[in-house]
Amino acid sequence: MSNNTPFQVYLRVKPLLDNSQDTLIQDLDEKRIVITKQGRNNKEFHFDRIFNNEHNAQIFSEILQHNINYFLEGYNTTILAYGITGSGKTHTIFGNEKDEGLAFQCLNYLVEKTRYFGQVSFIEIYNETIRDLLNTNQKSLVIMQDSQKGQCISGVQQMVCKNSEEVKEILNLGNQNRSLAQTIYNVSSSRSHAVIQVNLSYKIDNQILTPKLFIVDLAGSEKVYLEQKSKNQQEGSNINKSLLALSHCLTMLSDKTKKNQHIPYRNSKLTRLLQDSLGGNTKTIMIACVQQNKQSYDEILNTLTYSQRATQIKKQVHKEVTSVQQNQKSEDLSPTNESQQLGDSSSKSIYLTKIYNDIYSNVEEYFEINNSIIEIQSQIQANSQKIEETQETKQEDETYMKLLAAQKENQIIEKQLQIALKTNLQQKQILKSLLLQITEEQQSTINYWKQRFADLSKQILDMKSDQEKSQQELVQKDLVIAQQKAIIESNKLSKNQSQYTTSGDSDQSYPISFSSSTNNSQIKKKASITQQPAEDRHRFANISHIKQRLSPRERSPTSSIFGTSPIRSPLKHNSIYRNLSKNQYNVDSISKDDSRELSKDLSNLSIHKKSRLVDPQVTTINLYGTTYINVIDQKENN
Ligand SMILES: Nc1ncnc2c1ncn2[C@@H]1O[C@H](COP(=O)(O)OP(=O)(O)OP(=O)(O)O)[C@@H](O)[C@H]1O
Repeated sequence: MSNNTPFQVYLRVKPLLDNSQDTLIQDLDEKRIVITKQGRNNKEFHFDRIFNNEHNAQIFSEILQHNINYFLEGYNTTILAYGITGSGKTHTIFGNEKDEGLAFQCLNYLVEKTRYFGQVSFIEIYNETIRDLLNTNQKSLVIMQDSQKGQCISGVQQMVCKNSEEVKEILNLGNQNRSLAQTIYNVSSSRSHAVIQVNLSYKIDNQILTPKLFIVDLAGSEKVYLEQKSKNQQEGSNINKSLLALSHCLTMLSDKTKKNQHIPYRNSKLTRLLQDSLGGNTKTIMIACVQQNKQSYDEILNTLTYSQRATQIKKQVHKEVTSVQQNQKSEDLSPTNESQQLGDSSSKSIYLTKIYNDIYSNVEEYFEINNSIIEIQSQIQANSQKIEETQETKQEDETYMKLLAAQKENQIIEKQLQIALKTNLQQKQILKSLLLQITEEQQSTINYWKQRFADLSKQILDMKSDQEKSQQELVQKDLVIAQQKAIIESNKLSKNQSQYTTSGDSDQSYPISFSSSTNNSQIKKKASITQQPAEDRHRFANISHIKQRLSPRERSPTSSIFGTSPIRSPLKHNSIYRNLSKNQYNVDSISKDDSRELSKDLSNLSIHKKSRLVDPQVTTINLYGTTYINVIDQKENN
């Protein structure tokens, strides 16, 4: 079968690999397919040729071989594999070891057929970025408009194949790099367009022929890309952009009513690269790939509708010829020169076509740039709107509102803090003045009580000295009485001149020493009392001690009242300290209990005395309700 039309559309139906799946194909032959779905009308489509179970080699020989022959004659040729993911596009273009794809079939045929085999490049378009699959060092490639070559990729790696092994090597290298890139960028083959380009350049009859062959494995055409979000949204839109641009270009090319209108090839990298191969001087072969499982009905329907429309594309193609002279020195080209040089009507026609193409290209470029400007302007406008919206949104944004609320709250809190600090300061001052007042009052109270204490102390001292005076007076009187009594007694004794002896009584004598020099200085004798009524002896003893107490003040003031020195002042029992170890008493620090103890001792003493067991070293006397005591140190006494 040989189809020589400039735009050929073929259908390849992928065989059901899993027999358990239901097919949507109602009817299928070499040119006609009918698909069915429950609840919908059957859909019928017609193609130049429909393949189902054929191998790639068969497809090549049936529909591509003669096209490659045309390519060798100088016609630009483009082979597109179109369809949704999994429909068999990659299988069709690259195949496998058992069934080599159409790319290998074409290149291998070129190698076998002619020695004029050209240069091969292998690129991938992903997210509107061109990657060189034969030279991974090249990061991103750019499409340039060359006055001689037309649309071309600047800096792309081009390799020459001399045999089928080298063809395989190139294809394998490209596919390996594609897989590697897909792994690195986490991209599946369905999201990128793989493009093999072959540039031929050969001379026939004073003519240089420069045809281009494109073999393209397109990205999956399903609308799922449109629905992808976030990062994939851009990726999807880019893929969609390329496919939409391709679809748009093909639709315009197929529309007879819109002849000679501007075709927007520049809308995507893919259409720009294929610009010369789609609308211009090119034979285009589209192989639409479809699955036949019922689940993919809608996508398959889209593919069939789209590719059927492409069959309407009608265009005139001619050989891509560049004259030797033109190639050598393009500046010399002018209608006259060119006509003269070419010298025949055919050459004139080629020359005019080229001029027309250049003019058309320039006009096209102008419109495209104009469109781009309009697009950019609308983009700026849209962005401005977005900025405004963003600002509005920002204000409505919950977090922003929270932030504002927090800021307001902060301001209120700061004000409160300032007020609190001020109040605190005022309170501090008030407190300070209050404390000052209190201190002053306290001071005056303290002063008052100090003064009062001083007055009372003075009163007490006065009273004490008064008391001492009166007591001294009383003692003096008692002494006088005692002296008078002693005189009377001595008189009585001397009168009676009698001696007393006692039996059973203690022979202990009481040494009485009258050392006072105040009132009885003349009486200085040592009396030895052996026989005396107990009561009187007791009285005597007491008196003697009183005398000792009232002994001269010249005695050392530091001498202990409990030592050998007699007590300097009369002692009140309630002001006597009891030294338990020495059985002594001290002044000024006796407790009530000691006082009671002392009273008890004193009463015992009187009992002892009655039974003549009285301690001779302890003597007491009771004068005017006050008990006096004297303790004589044994050492001293001895
Ligand atoms: N005609 C066929 N005969 C046998 N197996 C096929 C055929 N077409 C496709 N396949 C198999 O189906 C699977 C998917 O095919 P393929 O990868 O070519 O789909 P695709 O359209 O290129 O998908 P993607 O867009 O994801 O790259 C592969 O395993 C492939 O070998």
